Amino acid sequence: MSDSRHFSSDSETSTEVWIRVALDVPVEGPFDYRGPQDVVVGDRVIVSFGRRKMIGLVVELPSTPGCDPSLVKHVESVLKDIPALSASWLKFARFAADYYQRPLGEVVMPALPVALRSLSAYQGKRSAGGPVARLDQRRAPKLKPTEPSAPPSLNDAQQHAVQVIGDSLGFQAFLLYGVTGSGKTEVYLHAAAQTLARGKRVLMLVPEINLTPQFEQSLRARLEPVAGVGGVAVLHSALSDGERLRAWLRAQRGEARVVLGTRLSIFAPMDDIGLIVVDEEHDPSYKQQDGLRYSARDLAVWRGHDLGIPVVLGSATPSLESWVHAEKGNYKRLDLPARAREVNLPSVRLVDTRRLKMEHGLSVQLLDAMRTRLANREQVLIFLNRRGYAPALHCTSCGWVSQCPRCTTFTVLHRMTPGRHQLHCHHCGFQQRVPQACPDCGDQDMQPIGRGTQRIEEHLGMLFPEARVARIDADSTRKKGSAQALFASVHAGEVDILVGTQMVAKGHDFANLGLVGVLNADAMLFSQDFRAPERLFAQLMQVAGRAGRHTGHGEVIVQTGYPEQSVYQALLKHDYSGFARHTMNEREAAMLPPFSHQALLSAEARELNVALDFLQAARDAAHTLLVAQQTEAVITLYDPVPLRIVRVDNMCRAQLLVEATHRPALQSLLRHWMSALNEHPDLRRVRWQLEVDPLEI
Ligand SMILES: Nc1ncnc2c1ncn2[C@@H]1O[C@H](COP(=O)(O)OP(=O)(O)OP(=O)(O)O)[C@@H](O)[C@H]1O
Ligand SMILES: [Zn+2]
Repeated sequence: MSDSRHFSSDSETSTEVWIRVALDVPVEGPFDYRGPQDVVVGDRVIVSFGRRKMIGLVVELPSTPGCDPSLVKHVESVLKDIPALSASWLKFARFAADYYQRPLGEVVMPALPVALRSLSAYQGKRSAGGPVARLDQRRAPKLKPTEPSAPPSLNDAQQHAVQVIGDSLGFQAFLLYGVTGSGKTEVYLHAAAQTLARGKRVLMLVPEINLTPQFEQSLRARLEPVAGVGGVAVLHSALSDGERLRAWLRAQRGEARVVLGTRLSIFAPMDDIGLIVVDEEHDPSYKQQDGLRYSARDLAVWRGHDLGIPVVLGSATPSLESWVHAEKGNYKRLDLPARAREVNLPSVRLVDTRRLKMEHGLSVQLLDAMRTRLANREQVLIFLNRRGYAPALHCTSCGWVSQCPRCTTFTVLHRMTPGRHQLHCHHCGFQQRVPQACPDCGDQDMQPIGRGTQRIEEHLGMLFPEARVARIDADSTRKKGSAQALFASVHAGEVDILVGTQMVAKGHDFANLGLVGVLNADAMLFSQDFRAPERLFAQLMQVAGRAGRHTGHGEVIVQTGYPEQSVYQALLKHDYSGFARHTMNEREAAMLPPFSHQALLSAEARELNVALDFLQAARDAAHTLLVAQQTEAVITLYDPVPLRIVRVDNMCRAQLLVEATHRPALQSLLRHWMSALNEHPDLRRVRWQLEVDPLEI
């Protein structure tokens, strides 16, 4: 270590050092301070920033400050209540910040539990030594040794997969491509046990909704015999701040040898990881939709690469990105071609709704099949990806339609308590009582248009009065724990008909579910987003995969007005690879991702023109950079365009797409472009943000 970074301050006799601190502020940092010699990189410090005091993370001890030394302030204090975050963790965070073009502080600070980054936890009479000390004084909740459970013996395909993963030395990304019900979970568990037995730790990511107490329980039961009691820590967004802090500390202190969590756990503070698993790797919930818009799946691959360890991405319907990596040989594909319980995949039927008279949106075919299954004491799942009672309300005499005053969208009719309805905007949260009469003509005959899950639930209650009907969607699961309670009652056989949105589509291993009915899937067919067919197909395959998992006599009925569409034709044959090949060819011909790389600059302002003008100026600035860097041949700048739903919460939105055939060229452009936009005074009048690898266009 060079001595030059120590200096004697004029006023004090002690030796101090320069400290570079990352703060969660939207300004490019990090920021320089001075402080005591015992500070190390990875410590947290309390500093004053502008008029505020805040907690930041020490990311560097530079030999000289980046500005006039006489202006550099002292840190207020150094927090030593947790071990310093490691160099390898910081390297990972730095990569994420660079790649997604955000200040480092916006990556590292939100990755910490709230208590470790909020000043109030350290100040005031009741702070008592800070949140960590307080937590350590409290008695930890009793760790129950879970009843160990014996694994089933693996089939050949599972065994092969586990062995290949175990044999891999150093970094290797695996795509575990296994049909629905093929037993991917068993492969993860065996690979995890293998890793633990070698003294390494395991990070396992799952989509939020799949992290049920049942799954957690079975994971503990299987892995605690190897990881030790309490060796599994769980991190997800429904935890209280205290629970989250406790789990995070267990990971950082090395007590937890397995971390199971959702998206954000990719930033878990562990170093000696030997395996990273990403279950349902295609799931859109791995993408953070605000702030640092990262893909936890993509970061998992980078982290695994950096640590030199295997990464397992599992899915029955892999993202096209991962599929193409496997085709090119970058990822190694491991196939589980059949269901683990040696049962058939469900049969799929398309019901052409153009020629049918429907009863409350349900075809005779579907209703008949439901009757048969219910008589047979099997469960039925009705999938409709639209919550609420009806997508809109309209006046039958003048044609008025319920519209959000703040957005260019319809407000959705919701049934609150029986008989009472409200109109809700799903974009800005606006809510109002249903008007007594049409606001335009005064007529009282207003009718719902279309159907959402609530209305279907109501119809089914009337059509099948004997059946127990339950609904799982964002509305019915708002209260903490309610989703888990609902799923538990389905598993316990207390529900005959389950109505649900995509929340019910994935992951769940329903033992007694015989029939899946899909309503209104066509809504996603004609989206402008080039990924819409891929998303629709994945969703349909996943929801179809819930049928007949244990019996093998499952059936899926899809109501559609477009049965000839390739999405449905591929679904009939459970033909993921055919669909992927077809889609891949289309993408390659159009040079769309994964054959090119995209970034999306979006802007919003009160007036659409202001947003569009900003994007046009930003486009001009990017063009200048392209010319200077001579990268016009590999980077395309599209014209700024308004979003389809142009106004949300009274802000008008527009976007500008950048597409490149060469990723490093794109990254370099984005770096220079962002600093140009940050510094340009004319370009500060709108709210804007950049998204790298956007999932939705
Ligand atoms: N080797 C095995 N022998 C018998 N049953 C097995 C075996 N492996 C897994 N199973 C069972 O098969 C069922 C499906 O397994 P699992 O839920 O892991 O499938 P999956 O591949 O994750 O499916 P999906 O992609 O649909 O979520 C479970 O009930 C599981 O207990
Ligand atoms: Zn609105």
